[in-house]
Amino acid sequence: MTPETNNLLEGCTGVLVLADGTVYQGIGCGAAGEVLGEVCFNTAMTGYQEILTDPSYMEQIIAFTFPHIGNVGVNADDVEQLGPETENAPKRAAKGAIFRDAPTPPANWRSTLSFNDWLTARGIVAISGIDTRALTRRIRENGMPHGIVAHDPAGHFDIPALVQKAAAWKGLDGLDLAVDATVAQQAGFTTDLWQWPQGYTEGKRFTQGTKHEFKVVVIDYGVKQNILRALVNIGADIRIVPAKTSAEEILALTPDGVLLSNGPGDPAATGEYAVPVIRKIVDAGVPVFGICLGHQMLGLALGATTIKMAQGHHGANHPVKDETTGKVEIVSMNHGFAIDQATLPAGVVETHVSLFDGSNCGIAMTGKPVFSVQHHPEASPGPVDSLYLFERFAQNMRAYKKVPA
Ligand SMILES: NC(=O)CC[C@H](N)C(=O)O
Repeated sequence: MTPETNNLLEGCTGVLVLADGTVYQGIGCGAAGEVLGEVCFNTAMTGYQEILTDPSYMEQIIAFTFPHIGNVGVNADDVEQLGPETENAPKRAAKGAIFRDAPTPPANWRSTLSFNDWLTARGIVAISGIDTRALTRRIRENGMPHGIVAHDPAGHFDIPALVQKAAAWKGLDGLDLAVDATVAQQAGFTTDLWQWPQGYTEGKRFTQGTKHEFKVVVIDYGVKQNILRALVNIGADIRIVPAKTSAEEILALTPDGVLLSNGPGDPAATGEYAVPVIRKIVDAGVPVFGICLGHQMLGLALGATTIKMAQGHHGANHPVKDETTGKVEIVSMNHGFAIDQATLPAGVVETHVSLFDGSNCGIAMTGKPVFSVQHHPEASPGPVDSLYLFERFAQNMRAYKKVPA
């Protein structure tokens, strides 16, 4: 079909088509093609490269509410997903992007490539010229729709077929994606948090040869690199294991702590194989720290249930209250599911809540070194108010190591 037969505007090279038949017209950018996914909005003003490479966004299309995206360009350092930039890597992250303005040319000393060229190279189909305020209001009112972003420089779109495809998609409910996001085999990791002026360096314990304070097993459901860097920073020797590793194999590595990572998809679907493993690790008394998907699955393992949220939380400016200290932290968020706090069993307390909507943002077992949070204490992008949680994990591991076996 041509734009004329679809009644599209002259010069329309990109469309966002929602499952209910709504069509937004714009200018295609990034890769040409079409992508289908859940459309969410992200309110972060910086960090678009970290956001678009976060594996937790698999099968999602991100509408950026901040209008000027692209102004710091991109570089090889700010990729959050683990592993080499292989052909498959882009499939393990956000599929598409929606912008108000066309990607801005880069003006930053760290930039090695323009954002638009990077989008194209990664196969991210994107669209600009969209009224992202109207789209965001719509998502706030009606929840995250299923949609397609299509980009064709020639402006040919078969709108009825796109609507049909978007409407036929079953969505993220019941979808296990961690199985696709996880590492294929065990791996190590030795890079420390970013520091001025040297940037990313090897953790000091690796360069100075001093002994690590902790051995941490990371169960990888689609881990972000900055979680691993924050663990290196507290002195952890890290072993990353695939999502389906058995509890026996994990415990045989004699960890001082186990980190349950973030990741894409529905926690209930992932929990089918992850929950029994987490349960055994908890029962063995090993300190556990869960983040985002890992938090949701710890909740499931302890007997709570998870729910799908209407609009979810995606941004870098969310206020969360730590109920154990009374302090409010401004955090990075990316989730569309949450623990239903009404289902928390006895012996599990709510430690953090969202000050936006009161939803659950943290849990802990009473009397056990087991806790988790819904937000992203590793930031990247976003504020680092919650880095203290890695220190809390370190304290739990220190206490655990002192207990005679
Ligand atoms: N960042 C994450 O780990 C996301 C967890 C889960 N996939 C959700 O959308 O809620």
